[in-house]
Amino acid sequence: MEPTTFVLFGATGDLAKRKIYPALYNLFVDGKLPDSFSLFGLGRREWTDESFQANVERSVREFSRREAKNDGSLERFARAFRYQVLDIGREEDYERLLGRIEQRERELDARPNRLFYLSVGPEFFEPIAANILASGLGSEEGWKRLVIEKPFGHDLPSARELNRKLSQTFAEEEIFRIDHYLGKPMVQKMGALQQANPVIQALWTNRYIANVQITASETVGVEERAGYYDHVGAVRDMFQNHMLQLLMMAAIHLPHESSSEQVRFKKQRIMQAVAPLQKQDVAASVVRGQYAAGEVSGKQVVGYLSEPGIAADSSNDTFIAARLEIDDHYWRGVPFYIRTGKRMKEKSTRIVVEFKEPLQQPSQGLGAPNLLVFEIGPKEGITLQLNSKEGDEFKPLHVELHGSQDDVPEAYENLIHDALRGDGTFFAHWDEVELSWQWVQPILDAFAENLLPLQTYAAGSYGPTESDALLAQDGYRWWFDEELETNANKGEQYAYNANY
Ligand SMILES: NC(=O)C1=CN([C@@H]2O[C@H](COP(=O)(O)OP(=O)(O)OC[C@H]3O[C@@H](n4cnc5c(N)ncnc54)[C@H](OP(=O)(O)O)[C@@H]3O)[C@@H](O)[C@H]2O)C=CC1
Ligand SMILES: O=C1O[C@H](COP(=O)(O)O)[C@@H](O)[C@H](O)[C@H]1O
Repeated sequence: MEPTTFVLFGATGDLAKRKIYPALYNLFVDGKLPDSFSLFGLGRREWTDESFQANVERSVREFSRREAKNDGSLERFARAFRYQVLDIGREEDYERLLGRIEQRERELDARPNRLFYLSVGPEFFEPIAANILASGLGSEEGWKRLVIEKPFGHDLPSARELNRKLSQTFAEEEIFRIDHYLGKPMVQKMGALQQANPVIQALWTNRYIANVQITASETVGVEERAGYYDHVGAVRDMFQNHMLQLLMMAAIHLPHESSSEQVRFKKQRIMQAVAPLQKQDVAASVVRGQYAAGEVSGKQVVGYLSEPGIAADSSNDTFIAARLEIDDHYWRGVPFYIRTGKRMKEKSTRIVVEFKEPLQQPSQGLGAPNLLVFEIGPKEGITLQLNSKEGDEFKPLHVELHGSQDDVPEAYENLIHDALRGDGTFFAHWDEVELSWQWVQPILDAFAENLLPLQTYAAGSYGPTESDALLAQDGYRWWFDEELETNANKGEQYAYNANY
């Protein structure tokens, strides 16, 4: 990997502490950082290089998936870190930063390749990009890259405006928009599983697949993020980005050899083919909900409206479910159901592919449908539900594939490593982001105009029962963790480990 200077805005913040430093440390342990690597942390706090390094070490000890060894490696890792006080709006701070970076690059005899990571609020993206340009921080002699966190806009017009401004400083191939769901190892494998396995490839069409169910349920509530969450809700926080990215990755068909551009093109084609919604039709395809008090994992929890910092009359959504159709020759007629919510019964991100009934046979008595389940988190694995016979009765049998759960890299490790290598495959490209907002915009409009009732659901449930109707109208139902486990627990389970 080429020498890199990692310039981190928001180095004193929560994301840096919990995700970025631990990810960088694990890359360091795996030998996946460039040989010549320096990091400049930026923030308004009056930290020094030494106090910054101590903070980085603390965050690795607290949050790294791997325990930091007492062999000096953590200290060696932290030695590459420098800190500089910088106020985002103060031009002279960028000039001082440039001086320090150039000096460090000279010491290391390193080309000026600079990766700017914006771990700050979205209101700062544009002024930072403009100051990078004005100060000359993006040197002509090396490459420059911009890594940005979500949210990318608040709606379609604001996302377009943000993109217009960023593209005055950075070209599209220099912008790496993080969607951490694309960094999850199982999501990264989905395209390859379909691409490299004729058995999956052959089945991946409307000929055999009845419906696809994509769920990201969480047990946590709004936590300490009321100020942010009460303005965005589940639709902007999860649906427009993570859930639609999962849809694209589930529906993708990749050629044998596929470049980052092809992945991007295929995803764009999928989003273009998603049948658009009109705002007056939203109520037929979308369910929105808000959690009430209830019991989660054996503990009583308050309802959303009683959470600290939430407006007492808030009509914000903490749950959203939708029915979509991809109108192309692979998927025409196959409904995709998506749901995500907070304070639900379990923490689970999964894609369930339900196959059609056996050909030329009546369904009665033939057991359950075949299901292919991609478990994305918190545990990852793949389960295939088949039917077998016990005596006279057909019974489901689960074939489970799961690698070691202990050494799975975190999403941020994969994504930061890709950004350092300049590989944009698993980042959200502008076309996808724009098309996602375009699809979601009528939903936002329908919410704003009260065209869709806000349902309530008890914390600890599977969300509002109204979301069942989205599937029932097509003759289907959600597949629940409990059921899959119950079947497996009956003893008809073959499990073996596979290092896929
Ligand atoms: N935390 C998380 O889990 C996630 C966060 N994100 C996104 O990541 C970004 C950062 O989030 P998070 O770390 O939680 O936020 P925090 O509020 O914890 O940190 C914000 C950072 O921004 C810096 N900052 C704020 N104003 C200025 C300024 N005027 N000049 C210089 N630095 C400034 C702060 O530094 P200082 O106080 O020293 O000035 C601090 O380091 C946001 O866009 C968020 O949406 C995305 C996914 C998850
Ligand atoms: O981006 C976000 O994701 C988390 C859920 O992520 P996961 O990796 O734990 O599934 C969600 O809690 C948060 O509200 C959202 O901003």
